[in-house]
Amino acid sequence: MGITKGIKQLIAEARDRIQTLTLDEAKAKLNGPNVTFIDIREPHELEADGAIPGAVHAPRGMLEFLADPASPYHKDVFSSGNELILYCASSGRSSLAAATLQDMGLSHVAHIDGGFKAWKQAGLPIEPVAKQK
Ligand SMILES: O=S(=O)([O-])[S-]
Repeated sequence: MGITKGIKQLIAEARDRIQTLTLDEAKAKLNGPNVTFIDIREPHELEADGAIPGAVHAPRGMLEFLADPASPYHKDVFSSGNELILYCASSGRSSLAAATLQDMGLSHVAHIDGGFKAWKQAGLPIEPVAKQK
């Protein structure tokens, strides 16, 4: 049996029910009160390209475990009540991740259209990320 629903459809369905911020909208929220940017990329992507300043790293593979307060991996930011602005490289994974967090009950979640690549291309602030040991 082959795949009956591909990533294109999964992402389109997610985007129908999540909040997508333009670069300008996201930029306006950077350093804002009660807002946290969440970088869901893999560690090697952050190390290679840097990250949005102040972003919390929460790799998508661990997302549900980091978000759930009942999990030993829980990160406080997910229960802080802050608006959470997710991003990945090109906004595919962040669409799916925002929909998942919404399914888990977090309503104050959005993601950045075009992701980190668009952010970087627009010359918006980036900080280097040290290699993890
Ligand atoms: O998931 S992705 O848009 O970063 S390739």
